[in-house]
Amino acid sequence: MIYTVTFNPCLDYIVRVPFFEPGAVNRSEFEDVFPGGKGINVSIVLKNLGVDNVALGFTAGFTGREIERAVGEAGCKTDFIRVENGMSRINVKLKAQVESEINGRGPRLGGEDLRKLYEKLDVLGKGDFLVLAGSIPDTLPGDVYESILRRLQGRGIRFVVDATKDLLKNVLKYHPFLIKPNHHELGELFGVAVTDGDEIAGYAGKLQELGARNVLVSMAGDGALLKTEDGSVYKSPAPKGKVINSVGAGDSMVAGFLAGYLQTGNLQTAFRMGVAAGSASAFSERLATKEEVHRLLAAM
Ligand SMILES: Nc1ncnc2c1ncn2[C@@H]1O[C@H](COP(=O)(O)OP(=O)(O)O)[C@@H](O)[C@H]1O
Ligand SMILES: O=P(O)(O)OC[C@H]1O[C@](O)(COP(=O)(O)O)[C@@H](O)[C@@H]1O
Repeated sequence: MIYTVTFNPCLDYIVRVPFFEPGAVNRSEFEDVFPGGKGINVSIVLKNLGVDNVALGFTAGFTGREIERAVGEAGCKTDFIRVENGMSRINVKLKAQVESEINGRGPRLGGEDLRKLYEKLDVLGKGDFLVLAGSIPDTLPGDVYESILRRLQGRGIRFVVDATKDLLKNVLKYHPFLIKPNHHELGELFGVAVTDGDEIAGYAGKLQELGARNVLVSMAGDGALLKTEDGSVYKSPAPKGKVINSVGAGDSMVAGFLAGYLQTGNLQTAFRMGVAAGSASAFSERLATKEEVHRLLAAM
């Protein structure tokens, strides 16, 4: 079974204005609200692609109830832990002359909440995948991803981590099956700016030296690169299309990769499916459907 954990789920509030004027009353021409947070997005796209999974994480307040309802409506199994302090965040995605985001802080989580999560994770075993994705609320220790991998190592679970900075770097020694930084996050890990494909493959290799097995680097409209554990490097341009809403494109890529890998056991096929799923979500208002992913895949 695939389990995803979203420490800080949210409602993504997409609002589009023709031109955003700071300090003025702006009127939107389009708005939409849907559940988000990286693990949740992975869960929804996996489900869309026909892969059963369980979404874990923490929810709070009325926004938390809506997240639970909407993720359930998307067909995912959920096993969220309800938290009493505060409310799940509403992340604002403002589409105007430029795109801006305000991601909230989320509820305050404590040691007891973490203990409940560990209890749920203790049932995982051989053959399971665990996806840890997204930021953690600042009330939690910064080594929480590392603590989870340390606790679960040696049980035959394959870990997938989509996180930034130390949250990602510190888990590498536990040999995650897949990590997916974007090229900015990859550069940030080494204090450099990377754009060139060879350079990206080089830094992906450095993450492997630190312990990562397969490194998938996304580059938004410039496509993606995969460096596999056997040393192969695959590159793909992004499929052509009109970008409508790229929120969740990275998460969709992780889901596409996992679905492709589970269906074929082949890393190159998984990579192609990841690219197709990422772009299919970028080309649609919400997260990609199976039909949208397969349409792009057929044209790649
Ligand atoms: N503007 C775009 N045009 C086409 N495909 C895109 C675009 N933005 C994202 N994608 C697809 O989604 C994948 C992940 O996007 P990216 O923005 O790099 O991830 P993240 O959201 O994690 O930063 C890309 O590798 C690409 O396949
Ligand atoms: O946990 P973080 O880093 O604040 O990110 C949360 C945001 O990222 C998203 O999961 C989208 O992520 P991607 O665009 O990277 O796929 C949104 O749904 C959510 O608002």
